Amino acid sequence: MRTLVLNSGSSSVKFRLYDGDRVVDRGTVERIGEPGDAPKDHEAALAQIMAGLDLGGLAAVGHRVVHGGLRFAEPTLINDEVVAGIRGLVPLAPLHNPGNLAGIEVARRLLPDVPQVAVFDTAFHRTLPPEAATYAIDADVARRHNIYRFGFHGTSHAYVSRRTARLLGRDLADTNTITLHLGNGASACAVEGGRSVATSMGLSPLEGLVMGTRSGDLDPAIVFHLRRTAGMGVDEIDDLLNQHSGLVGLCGVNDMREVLARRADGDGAAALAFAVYCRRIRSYVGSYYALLGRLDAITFTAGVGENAAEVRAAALDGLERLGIAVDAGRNTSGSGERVVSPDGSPVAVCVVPTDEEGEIAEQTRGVVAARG
Ligand SMILES: Nc1ncnc2c1ncn2[C@@H]1O[C@H](COP(=O)(O)OP(=O)(O)O)[C@@H](O)[C@H]1O
Ligand SMILES: CC(=O)OP(=O)(O)O
Ligand SMILES: [Mg+2]
Repeated sequence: MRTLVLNSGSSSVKFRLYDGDRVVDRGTVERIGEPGDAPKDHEAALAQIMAGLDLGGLAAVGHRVVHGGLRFAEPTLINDEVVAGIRGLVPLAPLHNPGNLAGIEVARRLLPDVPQVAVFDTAFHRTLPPEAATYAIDADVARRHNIYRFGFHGTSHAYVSRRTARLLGRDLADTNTITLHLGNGASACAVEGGRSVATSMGLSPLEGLVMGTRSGDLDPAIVFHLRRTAGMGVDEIDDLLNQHSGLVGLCGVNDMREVLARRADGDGAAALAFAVYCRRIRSYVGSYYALLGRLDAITFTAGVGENAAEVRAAALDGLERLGIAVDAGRNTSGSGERVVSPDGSPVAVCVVPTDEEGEIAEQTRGVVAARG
């Protein structure tokens, strides 16, 4: 069975074509909308991708969809009504759901007879207990406007926590892990026996860790202050916090490779950005350790988590008293799924490359098979 997976991000589209569970074609179109040779929008990027693919015998298309709201808790066969539901969630994921929708629309137009499935970032976090999903604001306002913690990167946190238990030879049901998905967007998740019980992104993918262009946690009064004192409009503040904050806001670049290079060259702004980024991770690790009560593993994943040994070392430095240590030699060598803590550490520190597309392909095949 051949399955196409589309992961339309805020500024890129990743695709993979599978034959069964084997990858037969893959690629990424980046810098969508930026000046130069890049496609002008997601539609153009997708048209370019589809034109280059051999789509003969395609049995299904799986789409990553970032926000599923309260409604979508499972991988869902796409029809007009589902598309309308995803469109209704655009205000809560303005950087993501529009690109996801563009992917769905282009694929449905070009492949009208092929079933399409949406796999939601929020789905894995539907197990959050009420005290984790609830914001301490007026309960009626929250209910009327669907203001809850939804959480994102769920496909990645689910996959990585499962692989971590396997890597350690443990039963998933008896493993407590903190997963750190550090990509362009970044989030932490406390996984107790395979279930998400805490996660750092909230109503939208803006909350929590410091990201490439997003601020993560901040005092909400900053928003009122910018509105009243700096005279900024709401859309302007939204743009500031989503696109011009985080690493890029602090030191002018959003790519961690460039931040590390500048820091090594003595750039003070890059050093501060790195310190703020790592400190935030560390404070979530401490918080989630306390929430879980017992911690078996901490796992780093995605572009930064998989590749930036300096981030792993700095975020967990000096935590031996908590049973957490990173072995310098292991941390700076090796590839693929691996343990980077010393032998016998009470908490294993792991690196596990994520595979959102592989997970989406599997769930898509499941939905299509169940449909008969
Ligand atoms: N070798 C590396 N060292 C440090 N950071 C890296 C490295 N390779 C990739 N990255 C970081 O990973 C980020 C992209 O991560 P990725 O998981 O691909 O993000 P997304 O899926 O959100 O686009 C880049 O912005 C870059 O900062
Ligand atoms: C939800 C989210 O932030 O996704 P990404 O990391 O792909 O931007
Ligand atoms: Mg990603």
